[in-house]
Amino acid sequence: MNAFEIHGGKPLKGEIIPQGAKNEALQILAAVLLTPEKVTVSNIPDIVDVNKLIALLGDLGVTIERLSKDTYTFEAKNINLEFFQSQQFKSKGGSLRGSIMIVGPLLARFGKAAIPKPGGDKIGRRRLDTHFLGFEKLGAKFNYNAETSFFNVDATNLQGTYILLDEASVTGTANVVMAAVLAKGTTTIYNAACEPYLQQLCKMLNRMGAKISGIGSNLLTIEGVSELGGTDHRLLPDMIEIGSFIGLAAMTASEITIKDVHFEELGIIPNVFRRLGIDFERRGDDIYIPSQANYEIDTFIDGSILTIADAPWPGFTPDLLSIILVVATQAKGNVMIHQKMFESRLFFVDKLIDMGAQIILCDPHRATVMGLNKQVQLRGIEMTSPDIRAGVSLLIAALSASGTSIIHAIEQIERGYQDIDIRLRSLGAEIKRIDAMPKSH
Ligand SMILES: CC(=O)N[C@H]1[C@@H](OP(=O)(O)OP(=O)(O)OC[C@H]2O[C@@H](n3ccc(=O)[nH]c3=O)[C@H](O)[C@@H]2O)O[C@H](CO)[C@@H](O)[C@@H]1O
Ligand SMILES: C=C(OP(=O)(O)O)C(=O)O
Repeated sequence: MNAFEIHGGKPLKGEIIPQGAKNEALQILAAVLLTPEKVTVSNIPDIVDVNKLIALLGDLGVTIERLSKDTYTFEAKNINLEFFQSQQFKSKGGSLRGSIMIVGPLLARFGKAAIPKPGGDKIGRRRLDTHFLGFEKLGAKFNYNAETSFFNVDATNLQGTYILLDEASVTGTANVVMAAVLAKGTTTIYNAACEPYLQQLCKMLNRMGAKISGIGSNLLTIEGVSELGGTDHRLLPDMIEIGSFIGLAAMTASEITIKDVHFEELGIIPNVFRRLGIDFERRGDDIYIPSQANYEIDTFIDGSILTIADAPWPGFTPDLLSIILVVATQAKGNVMIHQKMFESRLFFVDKLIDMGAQIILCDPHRATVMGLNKQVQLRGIEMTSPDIRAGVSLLIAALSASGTSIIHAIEQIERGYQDIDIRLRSLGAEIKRIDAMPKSH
């Protein structure tokens, strides 16, 4: 079993280039199924979840060529719909959250699709109603077999219509958009999610011949077309990685430059880190974070304690709240972290408390952090990563802590962060991969 061993407490220094965005990659890769023509995608991160989806496309019959480390071409000319019945699909298809997004394109192009209940992080209930209610509105029929955890969807003729989404689901919106682009007539999707991932997807679909307007808003209008063609697409840098590196720099008092961040696409993210008191400069398209001995959490204008909560875009992404929480443990001041979307994503604070952090978990959604203002350093401990973002937060905590930490279950981290140990070592971190079992086993 792979684990990371970290000797913390040492400032880091240097430049880091963010990988391509994981969650965008999953949408874009699913969209290659919408055309028999070649689609070239660059800046693809070499991470477990993305590689699993690429393998799944290959199993479905997509011809895949790897042109360089991060650039692939995909040609979905001959799709093997029989694959849905295979045992292999039943076990592999559900192993990541992103696989659910093959349903929309397959439904649009072939009139049917199937998918095992998808995986992803165990961070609370993760329903799929938005996806299937959206398909149903377009005229599809679906059934869910609770015994086999398998969804089957059929639709010979998707018909454009008005859809008020159940909630602004990221993957749900992507799925319904991909189904609607080849439907007859006009589809209007209201309460659409509008993360940069989705904006990128819609722009790519338009380059393929789709007619989507309202991109970037929560009201999308899609005029159905009869076919789509090939295109080239480059993924944005991963905004969650960028946020993770800002947090890492602050917590370890490191001087770090994050390269080519596409600042305009980061929305409210830089501002939220600023409200924690973190100093940084925009230099061209880089973010420069100076080494900072201390940082002080802002209050609300009336002087009351700051709350940082997640919300659908352009609100603050839930995927960075765990990072914000860990960074707050060494800030001056107090903050309430409110994770509204997921109900089991804050339980990892137990490990931070073991390391010496001052946190009260008020309930599964809310934690109050009393910052230590770097007067007490966290202590290294042995711990297990429960999910991808908690994993990176624990990694940041370990890099700032005195002594040695061991983090188990690092596959949780590696499904979303490419070569993280190698990249951190190049900044001077003492991190190595070891073979170790968690103590409780
Ligand atoms: C592969 C992928 O892209 N995963 C991302 C995607 O997951 P995913 O698309 O699966 O997440 P959804 O946007 O569907 O919803 C996430 C959770 O938030 C809740 N919810 C959602 C919308 C809303 O307005 N109110 C609300 O409470 C949902 O009930 C669900 O529990 O979006 C999540 C929310 O940004 C991110 O954490 C995931 O990293
Ligand atoms: C929750 C996440 O991923 P997934 O939706 O793939 O589980 C994430 O990227 O933070």
